Amino acid sequence: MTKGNINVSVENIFPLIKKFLYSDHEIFLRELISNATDATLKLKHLTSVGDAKVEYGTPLIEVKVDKKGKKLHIIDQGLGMTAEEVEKYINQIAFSGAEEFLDKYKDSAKDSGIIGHFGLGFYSAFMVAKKVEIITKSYTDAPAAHWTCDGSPEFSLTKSKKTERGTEIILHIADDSTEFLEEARIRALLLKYNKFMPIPIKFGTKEINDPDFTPKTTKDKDGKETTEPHKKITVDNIINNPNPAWTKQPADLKDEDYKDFYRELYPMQFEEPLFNIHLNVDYPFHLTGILYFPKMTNDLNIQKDKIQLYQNQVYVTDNVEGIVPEFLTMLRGVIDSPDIPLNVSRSYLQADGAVKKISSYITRKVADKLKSLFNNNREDFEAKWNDIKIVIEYGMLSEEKFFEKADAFALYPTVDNKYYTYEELFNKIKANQTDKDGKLIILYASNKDAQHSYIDAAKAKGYEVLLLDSPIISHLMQKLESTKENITFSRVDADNIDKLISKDDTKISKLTDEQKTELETVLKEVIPSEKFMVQLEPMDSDATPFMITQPEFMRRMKEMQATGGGGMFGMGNFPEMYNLVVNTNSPLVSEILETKTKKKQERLINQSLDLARLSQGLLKGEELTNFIKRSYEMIK
Ligand SMILES: Nc1ncnc2c1ncn2[C@@H]1O[C@H](COP(=O)(O)OP(=O)(O)OP(=O)(O)O)[C@@H](O)[C@H]1O
Repeated sequence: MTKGNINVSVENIFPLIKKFLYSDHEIFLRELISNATDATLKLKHLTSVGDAKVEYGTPLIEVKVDKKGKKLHIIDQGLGMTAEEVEKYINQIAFSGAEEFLDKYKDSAKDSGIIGHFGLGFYSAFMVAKKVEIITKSYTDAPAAHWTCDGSPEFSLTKSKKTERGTEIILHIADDSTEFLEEARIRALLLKYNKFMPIPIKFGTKEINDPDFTPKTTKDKDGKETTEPHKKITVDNIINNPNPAWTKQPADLKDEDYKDFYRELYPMQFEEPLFNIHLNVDYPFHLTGILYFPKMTNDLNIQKDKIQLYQNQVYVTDNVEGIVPEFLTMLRGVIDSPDIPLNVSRSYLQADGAVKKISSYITRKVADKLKSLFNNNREDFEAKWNDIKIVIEYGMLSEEKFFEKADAFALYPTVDNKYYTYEELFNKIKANQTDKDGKLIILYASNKDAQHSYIDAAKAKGYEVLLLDSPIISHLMQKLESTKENITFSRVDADNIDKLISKDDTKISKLTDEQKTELETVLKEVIPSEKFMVQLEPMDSDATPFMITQPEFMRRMKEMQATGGGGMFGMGNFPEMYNLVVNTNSPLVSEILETKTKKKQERLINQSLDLARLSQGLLKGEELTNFIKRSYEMIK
């Protein structure tokens, strides 16, 4: 028997380990299972190259809870260790590794969520155990060894009778960590961290129907059929899927396999993903993964299931901020890379060269995939547009590279369900929608019903009206206006249509200047000036007499502020202000002017104003009630 001190210089390491990231104690299990996996994979390698003359077989890792004995066992059938190796790897290397790790991060531990994810290794067992035993038998002929340490720097190392190859770690769970003696807790942890690890993990047993047994059906004398119960057998309960889809080649996977894997990842999601992107690079970094585009709502805040980050099939985190470009964090799926440095803080991560490359690779891959989906099946892409546009528009706003690439597949749908790329739209409307100053005016609506009359007026002129309704669209329009030359987006209700796209043909007003001044005075007496700016316009005689518009600039700034960033400071607080466009060529307007009875004139103005408000959805509450009352009186 050997007795000794692990390292006298840091007597206080165990209390430190215990305190270290107290919220992350649970990672001990992942660390120990990772070691067991490594030991098994190392043996696999040694047998495959002929360096270990033993049968590899079909090794398992077993996790056992002994609630009574207050112990947790992790047993592997990997390469094991000799006493000398325990001395070297556990007492020296692992310990100095843990020591170094703690030394480096004890102060900054709380500055980021990611530090606690990796690096503490074997000694993380002491976060939950008051005593740890290692019983290990090397694949070589060396006798088995038994190491015990009670949480002080003292350890003992003796011979053991263990005959099967592999390592058993026994944790004597500390009194403040008894939660780890609950089967349900351990099962949940295994499913969280080890669901896709490459070696099968056994946790208890389960009963299943014996596949070799066919139940017999017999008939009694009355002809009633009875089937005997199915024979049950007990089998190992394997908690993980050692070969998850992302580790396979895309060529070996069918559409259904991707969907099955999505269900495996998100058992609570009942909606199918729209499509997936298989990531697979070897150079200049290693990265595999599958990203899914789920159906998106217009609510940017809803994002329940996140992308999961793995390192060699070991779950690390579902916080991929800094690794995946922000606009893609709305996607779901898995990323697995051994090259992402995880024991560093987030701010460091964002500046890390490898991580930057990973992020731009993912962006490029997503853009390429979208482009090929668009090229290969445009109809299907159009059908999915509404569900994916928010990601694409967000990407165009936040990543310059993506903005450039998206030009080829970003769509601009019209109110009539046609979908144009920017170039197609440009060519389609260039001739008709360029105004007298040579500016191309792109008309859009945000709500087909609410802006119906304005859309109608634009369509009567042969203009195309887009339907742009995502919450960040005002930001995107702003960006497009500054990158594309000489274009302006205008919502159809931003002004009267002849003003929105003003051509050279100036309309002649039926009213003389004198009559106009008189009309203005009459209108201003009735119309509240704090809400409406009266604007006289000579329009077509059959165009609406009264029309309410809201200038594009003001409205857009308010919208941009409401969705964060951009916009002009303070605009959000401006009161709602509308223009009231009065068509001086309308027969009704002439009638208002010619009406001699003051009361009747007032009634006509109010009625027309209310109708204009009604068509903008602005007539509500008491004002709506009064309008209805007045309308009944008029038809009585
Ligand atoms: N189950 C095991 N079977 C065989 N060897 C093991 C086992 N567990 C630990 N070891 C040995 O002990 C060493 C130290 O383990 P530890 O977990 O502290 O560090 P690590 O696995 O090398 O690195 P990491 O910090 O990433 O976990 C391992 O490198 C390995 O040689």
